Amino acid sequence: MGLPVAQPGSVPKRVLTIAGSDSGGGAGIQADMRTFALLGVHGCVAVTAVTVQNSLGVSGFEEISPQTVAAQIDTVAGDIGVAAAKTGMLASAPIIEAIVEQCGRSGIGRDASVPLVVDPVCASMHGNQLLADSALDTLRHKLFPLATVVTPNLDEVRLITGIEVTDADSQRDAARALLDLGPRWALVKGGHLRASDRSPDLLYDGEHFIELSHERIDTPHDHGAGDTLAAAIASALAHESPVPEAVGFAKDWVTRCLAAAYPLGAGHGPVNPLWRLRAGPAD
Ligand SMILES: Nc1ncnc2c1ncn2[C@@H]1O[C@H](COP(=O)(O)OP(=O)(O)OP(=O)(O)O)[C@@H](O)[C@H]1O
Ligand SMILES: Cc1ncc(COP(=O)(O)O)c(N)n1
Repeated sequence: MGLPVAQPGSVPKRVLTIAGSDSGGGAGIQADMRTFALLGVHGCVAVTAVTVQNSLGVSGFEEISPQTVAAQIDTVAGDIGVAAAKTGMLASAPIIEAIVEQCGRSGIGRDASVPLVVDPVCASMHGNQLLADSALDTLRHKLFPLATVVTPNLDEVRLITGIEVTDADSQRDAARALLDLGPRWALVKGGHLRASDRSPDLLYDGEHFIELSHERIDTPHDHGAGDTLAAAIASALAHESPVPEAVGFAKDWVTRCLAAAYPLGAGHGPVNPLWRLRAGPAD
């Protein structure tokens, strides 16, 4: 399993993550950079916030100024160049506004040359808030229309659309409501449907519903699963995979990372892209 790896002497694809830092190393930009590296793309970073976080939760965070967030995107896109981008924790409405304006200037977004994956992180898995309530409208009406694909979990779906997903029908309703906000594709992740023995995600483009369902891995160590999925989607898009193939690839990737997850600290350990190092080149 993998994407084409740049041969010695050639330059790997570059992928930009616009997200928060996780001091515990399990989620946020640290998770994104691990997946980028293990998938053979070069990761670039626009940090939005620095969280104080461990396996038990997020005890605080400090935001980066909107100007500095935009400047990071500008300086990377203008010089290094990126083939895909993704967003994670964005913290506030002014930061989202700065990102939307800069992405427009840098050619990043659904109708531009660089695809954008929007993972609308609202809270950590421990329930700690990572996006201000006052930023929800900006997320919905300014960032979503720029997205090639949005990847909310079920809590984020409820906050963004008001729809409580409990089964396949409500998951379809949620996908339609998300599409109405303007992204090219919506992926409604089913990782939080814990009663199921599957982990069913639903991808929708306004015409076709594509179900991506894998067996549920029985582990409490799923910190960073959402970031890892979105980072893998962006990596595949950078290689010009069509969205359904990119999401299918990423779903396989995150499932294997969940199966290899390890405990850290007294709480939830991280999903583990490092399984790839053990697999060898022919896998
Ligand atoms: N226990 C599990 N077994 C298999 N797949 C899972 C499991 N939990 C989550 N997934 C998958 O991992 C991806 C991330 O899903 P999830 O719904 O947990 O997102 P998330 O809440 O944003 O992730 P996280 O908060 O853990 O970073 C989805 O593809 C989902 O189906
Ligand atoms: C900086 C940052 N970004 C994203 C998450 C979400 O990940 P999770 O839902 O696994 O806590 C997080 N906890 N911290």
